[in-house]
Amino acid sequence: MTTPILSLQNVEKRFGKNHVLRGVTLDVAPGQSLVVIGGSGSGKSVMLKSALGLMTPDSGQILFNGEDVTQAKGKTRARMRERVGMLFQSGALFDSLTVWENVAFRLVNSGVVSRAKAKDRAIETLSKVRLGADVADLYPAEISGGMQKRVSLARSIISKPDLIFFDEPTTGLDPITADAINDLIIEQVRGLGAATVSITHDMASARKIADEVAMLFEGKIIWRGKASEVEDSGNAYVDQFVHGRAEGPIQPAL
Ligand SMILES: Nc1ncnc2c1ncn2[C@@H]1O[C@H](COP(=O)(O)OP(=O)(O)OP(=O)(O)O)[C@@H](O)[C@H]1O
Repeated sequence: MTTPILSLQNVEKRFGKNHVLRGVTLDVAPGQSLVVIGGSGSGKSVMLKSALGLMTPDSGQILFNGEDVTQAKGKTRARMRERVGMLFQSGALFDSLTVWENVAFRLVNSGVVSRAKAKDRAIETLSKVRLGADVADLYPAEISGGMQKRVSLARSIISKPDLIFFDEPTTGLDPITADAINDLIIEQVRGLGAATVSITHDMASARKIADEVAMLFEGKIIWRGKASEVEDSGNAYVDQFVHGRAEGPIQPAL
């Protein structure tokens, strides 16, 4: 079997009495697109942050390309970050930086590339998400929400990563713009051959971008299957979630 690009093994995380992750085990194969679904507060973001090294699990292991990065700091962590892209929920663009500076943030900060070269790379990457060079010198506040998501997508792919995390990539967008973002994600991810781990509440997006779907409930992955099987999983929890029913084994998070 090929080494997974990402492997979470029995990952646990608690905040005081709140035992959020209770043994999450999950493998992502190179090039695979996995969508993690789960109710509000079920720990999807905590899982993502742990995988990214922004949070340290209390126990369990996280392997990147077979290398244990659970406690990694310094060079090992930096090496992993170079190979990983991330699109945050809110877009998380820096308001005080222009569009191209946001897209090329890591390149500029790494110091290996000149500002002029970084700007060229940013403009080239913006074109991949169908944004023209004319937006490069604008600030995030001067462009629409859909354009901001495209800029965030450009930022997540500029360093040609092997693994990209998408946190709610279509939140806050109208269905047509959301679908256009999904198309861009699929096109760009396929072009790179990157694996992706996405978290979303948007089932239309999940169906479209996922090869496989995994459901997180009460701190564990309780189901995983092909995206085409999600409608007919035979699992009462998945079924309730996918069909958005208030009635069922999952209590609404009120
Ligand atoms: N830094 C933190 N300190 C304390 N508690 C936290 C922290 N981060 C997350 N939590 C708690 O962990 C639980 C899971 O939160 P998380 O944000 O991962 O949920 P989620 O599944 O991503 O939810 P949503 O779909 O609403 O974004 C929540 O109860 C939250 O309050």
